[in-house]
Amino acid sequence: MALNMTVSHILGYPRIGGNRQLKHATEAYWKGDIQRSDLEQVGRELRRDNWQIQREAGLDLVTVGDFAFYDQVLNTSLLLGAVPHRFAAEDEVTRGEVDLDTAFRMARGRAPSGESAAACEMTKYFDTNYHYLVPELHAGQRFRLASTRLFSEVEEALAEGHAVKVVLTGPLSWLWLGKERAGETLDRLSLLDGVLDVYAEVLQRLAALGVEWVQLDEPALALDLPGNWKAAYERAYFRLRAAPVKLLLAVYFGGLGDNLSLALGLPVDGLHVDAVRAPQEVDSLVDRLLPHKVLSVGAIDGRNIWRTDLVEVRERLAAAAQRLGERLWIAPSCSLLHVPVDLESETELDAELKSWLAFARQKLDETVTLARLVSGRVTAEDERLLAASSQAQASRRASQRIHQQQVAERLAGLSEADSQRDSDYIQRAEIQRRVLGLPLFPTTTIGSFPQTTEIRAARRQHKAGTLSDDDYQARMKAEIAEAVRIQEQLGIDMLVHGEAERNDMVEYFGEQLDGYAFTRFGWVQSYGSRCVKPPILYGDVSRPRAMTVAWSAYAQSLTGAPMKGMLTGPVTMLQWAFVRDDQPRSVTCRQIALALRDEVCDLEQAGIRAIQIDEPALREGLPLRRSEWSHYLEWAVEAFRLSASGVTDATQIHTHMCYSEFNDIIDSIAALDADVITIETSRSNMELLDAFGDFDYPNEIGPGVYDIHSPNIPDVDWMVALMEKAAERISLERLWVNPDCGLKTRHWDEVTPALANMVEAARQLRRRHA
Ligand SMILES: Nc1nc2c(c(=O)[nH]1)N[C@@H](CNc1ccc(C(=O)N[C@@H](CCC(=O)N[C@@H](CCC(=O)N[C@@H](CCC(=O)O)C(=O)O)C(=O)O)C(=O)O)cc1)CN2
Ligand code: MET
Ligand SMILES: [Zn+2]
Repeated sequence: MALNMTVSHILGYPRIGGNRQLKHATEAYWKGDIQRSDLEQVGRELRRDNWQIQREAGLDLVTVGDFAFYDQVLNTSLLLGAVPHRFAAEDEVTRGEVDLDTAFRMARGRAPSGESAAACEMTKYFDTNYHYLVPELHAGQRFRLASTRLFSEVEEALAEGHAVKVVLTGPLSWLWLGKERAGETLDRLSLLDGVLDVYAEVLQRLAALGVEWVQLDEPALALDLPGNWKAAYERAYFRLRAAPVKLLLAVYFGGLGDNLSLALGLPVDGLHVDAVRAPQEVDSLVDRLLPHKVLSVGAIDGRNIWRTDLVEVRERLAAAAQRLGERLWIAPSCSLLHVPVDLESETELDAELKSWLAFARQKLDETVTLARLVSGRVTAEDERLLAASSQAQASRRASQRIHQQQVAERLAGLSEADSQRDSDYIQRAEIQRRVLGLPLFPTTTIGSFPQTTEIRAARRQHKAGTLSDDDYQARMKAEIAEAVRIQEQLGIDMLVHGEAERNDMVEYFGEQLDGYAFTRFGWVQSYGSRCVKPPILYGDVSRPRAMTVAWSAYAQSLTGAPMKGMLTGPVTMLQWAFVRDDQPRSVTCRQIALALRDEVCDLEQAGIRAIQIDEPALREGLPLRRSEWSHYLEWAVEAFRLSASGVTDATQIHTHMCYSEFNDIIDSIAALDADVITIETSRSNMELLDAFGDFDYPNEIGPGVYDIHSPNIPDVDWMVALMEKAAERISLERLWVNPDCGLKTRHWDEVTPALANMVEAARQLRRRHA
């Protein structure tokens, strides 16, 4: 094997800290408990620690620019001066230093200083569960360098003596992720030249600081791009080639596909590709790479937590190493932002399972070792890691705990009838109308009520063993009883128990299903200071016992109104977990569906007449490339139907979706055949319903009339007007009145008046349409 020096680096590291220090500090700052300088200090410490960790792991470059107090796409917007006028006076931007509180107001609508304003929109970053702040664009927009944070961070890192590579969201992906202002049409590419002026200036300044490499993230190159966007890539990168730094163009979350030639032809100094999602492209990239360029191969999975099979990857990369020599770089596939920080914190995870895993910190070691393996400069430590890797693969393959005979048999015995309700919606609806006795414009909510500090503290004490099982149960029951009382008092028609007992809608079920493991500190940033702890789906899934029946039955016992059971659907259970990579996701999804199906049937048996199966991640699971959509949608829809179809016609199945553009998958949403769908629409002003109306969505819909992401109390007239808009498109007997999503992040003093207004709106609608 060649004796070369193979550069190892990462695209980014989790910024939240091993103990979620960033969350605690930012939330304390927002509450006024700590000073701005304290928050900045926490930021500096996190950056310093993360760089130190990278260097100690042996990476050749440390990555600067991946830190953000809220979001890295927002940081790029600040750098470019893309700050809407409602957040800052012109001179704050022209001064070249946007205030941190301005950034927080853009992100959340308010901050310790400055006037509150409607926050920027937030949406999912490609196919991840990470949310970024959508850049607001408008015709004729001017851009100017408006933040110097990046340069100070570079100076911090250089002062620590690190070899620095800077990362920035690339100009075209930034524009791609942006959105024109409501009601405006805009050719986003018309803004490109202005944007590039600022990038050119930024690159100049970085060069002046002594930075050699700048990584420009262009994940948009993993998408189906329109022709004019492809052309714009050439225009942009030919323009940036003049910069006195080396550019590494980073593409991840998928293969280059039909953008491969385009990417290879761009005048940059290096290309990073995702060799986990598109290993098949590496050879042709190696064949065609121009001789002065480096190829950074993303061979360690940045989206999942399985330990890399180093032997296998070394073999796969042997030819590339031979041919490229020092021009081969090794990295994780994407930023490690998407995985938990450190496996070593998981002292309660059993040793076997733990040996199969690698979190961000462990992936650094894997990256460094792999780089040394491919270049043939192996240390004793590398040998140890290589052996451990092989052992982990062998132990996983042979493990008794992954495969369950009964699960396989049950899957094999499924027939088409299992994912089919007994009758069509029209007949079911008639029966359900009789059984449920609901008024026109029935009101309901999406499931969760505020997760108060008291609830979370009780759960923490329960987990720590200082609150007994009985006492914890009693506390949660009291919360449920209170939620029922409040809903009855408000006059809501279909009630929910409020989900007080759930830490998270996915983790809660993961904790109770066989085949899932869960961590104690496996936090991953979801948005801003909010994190999730995705469970680890390592084996065949089955349900040892009922999961929600006791809570729902208790809630139903308190009221004569119908109590809606509440479950997380199979696709979302899959999508928001770290999923096994040893069988197709479709098979795993079907296993989850069967476990949920049993829960649905048990809820029905316990007298629950309506059951909601949430699928907020259905849209997010859609592959980035259109050519793969139909296959995904087929198995995703089938899994949902399998979970829902074990009940009689009289049981009303609800589903809920949020966070998404649904227009292009409306047929599949209809194919779920849920009796009722509640869906996020209020922010888009019911635009979404155009799709449902045109298509003539056949079942019932609750278009969310209350934006739960905002602390504002929606007024009655506003909600009536939204529903009237909906009524123009959907027949009255198929409309429900409900919020956009669950209320867990809100406070009761926001929720009660908002729901009172919502109920009043429904009453007015009934009068108007009597
Ligand atoms: N998995 C998932 N993905 C999703 C969503 C979702 O709901 N779940 N929704 C969207 C994203 N929205 C989100 C909305 C809220 C939070 C959120 O509030 N997260 C909480 C953690 C929620 C949680 O697991 N809470 C635990 C408590 C964990 C905790 O912090 N405990 C503290 C103590 C807390 C206390 O005493 O107050 C500790 O152990 O130190 C519980 O309730 O049991 C946070 O960051 O703070 C996350 C995502 C899309 N993706
Ligand atoms: N039932 C869940 C809730 O109300 C649905 C949330 S969708 C992100 O919180
Ligand atoms: Zn939702």
